Amino acid sequence: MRITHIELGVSRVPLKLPFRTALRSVDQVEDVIVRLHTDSGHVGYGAAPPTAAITGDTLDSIVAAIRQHIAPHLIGGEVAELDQLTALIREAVPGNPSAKAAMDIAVHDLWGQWQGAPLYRLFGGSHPRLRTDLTISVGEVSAMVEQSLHAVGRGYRALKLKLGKDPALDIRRVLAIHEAVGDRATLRLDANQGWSAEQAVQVLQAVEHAGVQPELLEQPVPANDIDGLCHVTARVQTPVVADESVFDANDAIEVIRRRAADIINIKLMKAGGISGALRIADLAAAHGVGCMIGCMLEGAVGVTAAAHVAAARPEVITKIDLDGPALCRYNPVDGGAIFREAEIDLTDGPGLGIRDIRDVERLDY
Ligand SMILES: C[C@H](N)C(=O)N[C@@H](CCC(=O)O)C(=O)O
Ligand SMILES: [Mg+2]
Repeated sequence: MRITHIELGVSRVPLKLPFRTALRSVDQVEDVIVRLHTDSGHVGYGAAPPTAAITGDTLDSIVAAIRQHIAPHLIGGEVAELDQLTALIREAVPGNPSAKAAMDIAVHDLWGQWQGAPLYRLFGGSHPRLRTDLTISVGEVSAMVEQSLHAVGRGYRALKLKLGKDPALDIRRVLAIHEAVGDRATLRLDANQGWSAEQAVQVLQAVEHAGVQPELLEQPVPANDIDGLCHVTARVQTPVVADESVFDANDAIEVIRRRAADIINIKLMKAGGISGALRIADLAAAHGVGCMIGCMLEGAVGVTAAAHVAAARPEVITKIDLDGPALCRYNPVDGGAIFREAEIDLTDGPGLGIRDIRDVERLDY
């Protein structure tokens, strides 16, 4: 099976509620969609959301990186040679992790179809069901409480609270939500780089002293402030998760070596796809460090790929934040993982199991 040509498009899906973090605010999910065509008629799917605030990748930069730098290396490539293809993608151009992720996912999808089995099984996994948390956007305390109660009513047992840049208000947000949901859901806090190290320690100590034990604290300080991350991790009881501080395996080694965080949040869009994500998971496992798998604000193609990675490495990836499709008004993907609120089920479809994607605006290649 050889790759013959590449088709690019854009998928846009409105959100149920605006998505607001300390970094950005958006009303729709936008994904660059990749279709890799082959001489056998099989099509491999990949996707990348432009999340410039985190990865630096924009829609234009993703499309340009694929068109000008990555795609030319893949045309004519043999799908059976997975490692060769993923190395070509990785080495095609520096940076551009989201463009690489979209292509790496599509190549894996084809390889799984060629093997005739779902990716998670090909990578050694056996349990096709995952449970995700749900993100509660940062906002008014009363709105966050109401959305948290609604989420618990829909079956979510973990809530990821987006916090902001106002530590005193953030403490009130956490305490009010804890008061409302009690032990029906664990609370995952994500400051998205919004605090200084001192502020993070103050917020967490205030919350902990009030008798609230969050399940975890994600990225309290700016991505490049590894000293700050070490400072927080050493001073709070709550496990600290490195998200924006860890893109790839090299970043993971640094965080593990310096004990800068207790957990690593793996995202395909930071790691350059499935191969980079598995590399981090295997590295973390070798060092006894646990992982979370997360997503950007993205649709079902990328999140299905991330779900396969999680199902392939359940011993090390124990925390799941794959709520992109649950935040959307509808899912335009036919096939792929089945998203039913907190539950995500992988199917036996080969590769990612995707059959088609509706409403993709075609970009001329
Ligand atoms: C959507 C997911 N739950 C999430 O919060 N992901 C990121 C932010 C992604 C974005 O801004 O698109 C995170 O910080 O964990
Ligand atoms: Mg995060």
